[in-house]
Amino acid sequence: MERMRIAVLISGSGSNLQAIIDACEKQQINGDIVAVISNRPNVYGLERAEKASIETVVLDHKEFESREAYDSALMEKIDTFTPDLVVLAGFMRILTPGLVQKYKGQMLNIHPSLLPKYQGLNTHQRAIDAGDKEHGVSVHFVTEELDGGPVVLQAKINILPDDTADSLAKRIHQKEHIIYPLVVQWFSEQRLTMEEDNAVFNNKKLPAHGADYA
Ligand SMILES: Nc1nc2c(c(=O)[nH]1)N[C@@H](CN(C=O)c1ccc(C(=O)N[C@@H](CCC(=O)O)C(=O)O)cc1)CN2
Ligand SMILES: NCC(=O)N[C@@H]1O[C@H](COP(=O)([O-])[O-])[C@@H](O)[C@H]1O
Repeated sequence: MERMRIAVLISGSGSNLQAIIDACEKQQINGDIVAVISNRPNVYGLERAEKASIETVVLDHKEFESREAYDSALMEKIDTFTPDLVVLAGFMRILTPGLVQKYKGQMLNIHPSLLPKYQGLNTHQRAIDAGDKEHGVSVHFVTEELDGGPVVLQAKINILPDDTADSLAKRIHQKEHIIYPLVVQWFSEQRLTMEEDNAVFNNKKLPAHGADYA
C-alpha cells in the first residue's frame, strides 16, 4: 500500500507538527506530510515545515466573512493535497459541521486534557483550579461536538502542588510528542487492514504478503 498522505493544520508553534515530521523522517510513521496549513501567518510551525521542505499554506481566517466561508476555502485547499489523514496540531479554530462531516473518520485532534473533562480552552488552569490530582492529553477523532469525538489514546501526568498552567503545559507537551505520532502510525496501519478487509470482501487477490482467499 502507498505511504499515507498527511495534511497537518496548525495555528502556532508546531511542536506536535515537529514530532510528526521527526517520526516520518525516522520511518516510525509509514507516511508523508504533504502539506502544513495555518490559519495564522508568521507562526513558528510554518518555519518548521519549510525547514523540512514541506509545502505550507496560510489561510488567514480574518480574511473571510464567516466561519462557513473560511471552512469552504479550507476544504478546497485540503482537497488539493488529497490527504488520507488530516491532523489538527494546535489548530485553534472550531470547524463547521460541513467540514467535519467531509473528513469524518479521517481527522484527528490532540487536546490537552483527559477528555471528556475540560473540553474547550484553558484546560491546564481549569484542572488546577478544580484541585485535580492528575491531568493529561487526549488524541481523538474530530466530530461536530467540540472535543467530543471518540478518544483514541490518552496519556496522564500528576498535578504537583506547585504546578502552574505553564509547568503543566510543559509536561503535557512531552506526553503529546510521544502519543500523537503513535496514533498517526496506528491510523496508517488501520488503513492497510481496511484494504485487506475490502480485498477479502470484494473477493480480490490480496497483496503478495496476504493469503489468497477463496
Ligand atoms: N468541530 C470541531 N472543531 C474543532 C475540534 C473539534 O473537536 N470539533 N477540536 C478543536 C481543537 N480545540 C481543542 O482541542 C479547540 C480549538 C479552538 C477552540 C476555540 O474556541 N477557538 C475559537 C478561537 C480561539 C483563538 O483563535 O484563539 C474559535 O474558533 O472561535 C476551542 C477548542 C479544533 N476544532
Ligand atoms: N484546544 C486545542 C489545544 O489547546 N491544543 C493544544 O495546543 C498546543 C499546540 O502546541 P504546538 O503548536 O506546539 O503543537 C498543544 O498543547 C495542544 O494540545
